[in-house]
Amino acid sequence: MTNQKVVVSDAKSGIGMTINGSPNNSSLFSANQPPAAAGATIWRKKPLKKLETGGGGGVGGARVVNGNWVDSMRASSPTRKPSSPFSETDQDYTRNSWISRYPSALGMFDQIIKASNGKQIVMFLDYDGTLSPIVEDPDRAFMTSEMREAVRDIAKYFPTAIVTGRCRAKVYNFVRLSQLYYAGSHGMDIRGPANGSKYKKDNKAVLFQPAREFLPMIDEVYKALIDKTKSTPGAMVENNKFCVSVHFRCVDEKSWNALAEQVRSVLNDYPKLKLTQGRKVLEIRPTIKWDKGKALEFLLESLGYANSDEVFPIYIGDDRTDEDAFKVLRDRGQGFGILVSKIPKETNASYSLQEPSEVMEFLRRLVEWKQSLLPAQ
Ligand SMILES: O=P(O)(O)OC[C@H]1O[C@H](O[C@H]2O[C@H](CO)[C@@H](O)[C@H](O)[C@H]2O)[C@H](O)[C@@H](O)[C@@H]1O
Repeated sequence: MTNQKVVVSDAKSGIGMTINGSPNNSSLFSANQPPAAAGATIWRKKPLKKLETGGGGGVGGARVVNGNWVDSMRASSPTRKPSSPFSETDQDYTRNSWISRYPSALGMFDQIIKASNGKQIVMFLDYDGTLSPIVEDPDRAFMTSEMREAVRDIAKYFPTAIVTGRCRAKVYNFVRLSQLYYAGSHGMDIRGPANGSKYKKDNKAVLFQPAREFLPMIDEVYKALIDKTKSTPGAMVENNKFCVSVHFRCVDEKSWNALAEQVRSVLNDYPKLKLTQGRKVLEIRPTIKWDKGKALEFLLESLGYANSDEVFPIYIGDDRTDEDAFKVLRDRGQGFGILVSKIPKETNASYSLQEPSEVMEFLRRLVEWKQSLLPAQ
């Protein structure tokens, strides 16, 4: 994992503007960037803590309704190794039994290929924690050039989509591969390759934004959240266009409840928005029935595989919001999900990988396998 430090503000670009932690600081925005610019992250300076090394122990499913999601976030994304009443042998046992339920996709590579049985593999890739390591500053979650190369190669042989909670434009800036499909804002902003896709049977361009009517409301709630959380050192609010993220990662754990309360108090005025939880982040989004699982189905349909038995989708992701997509694959009995995690978690995925470097290795092996089937040139 790359340890990246939080970067000093880049007010000119409007991305990642640093705001002094003092509640007296009133100058929140750069003059030439409106605060609601999608992709912008607003945060307050605070000494940084050690990064987490993975998620953990949480329940599956993205939605957090009425529950104590601060406790849930603490459990699913521990800052440090939890002190355990169990011995190391017990923990080894837990890890081993989890791995036997969700074996490594690398170890099971041959079986996975066999299961695909000549069908068209379609790749779905989450971004944060899957293609890029988790870092403290969301605006610096870069993928390595080796990973970009691996994704570019995968897209040469299989239809490939990035499915992310991020704003689509922002994730495109990280990935910079024009031949992919991008589903930003948890699938609420889907766009296909500008020049059409070689995998698509018709030539129609794909652009799908099922939550367009919520844009003004999201902008409004983004501004309200910035204002409400400005007294909390380390809190960050990120505008993801059709949803908003409030980051807890750089906030002292003692202030998590207070920050969560601030978020909840803003949300009270917006019954048409709901909260979901990710890795040290609360995500605010429209209550429409749309998620990463629906985005996966939409993309399969637009590729011409709506009711086809000839498709084998593989979805790789690390977060609770990816569970919606894992579940769709389980329910369809097609393809499978791969959870990226070092820590045992309840999941609807079928296999596991520990970290982005293993994801890259898996992608490379798929490419090598596919190339081995092609006639020698
Ligand atoms: O669906 P994803 O691509 O996994 O996006 C989910 C959230 O990812 C980002 O936050 C996460 O990664 C950050 C950078 O490593 C990290 O600082 C943060 O703690 C993680 O939650 C993104 O910034 C959020 O807006 C997305 O909702």
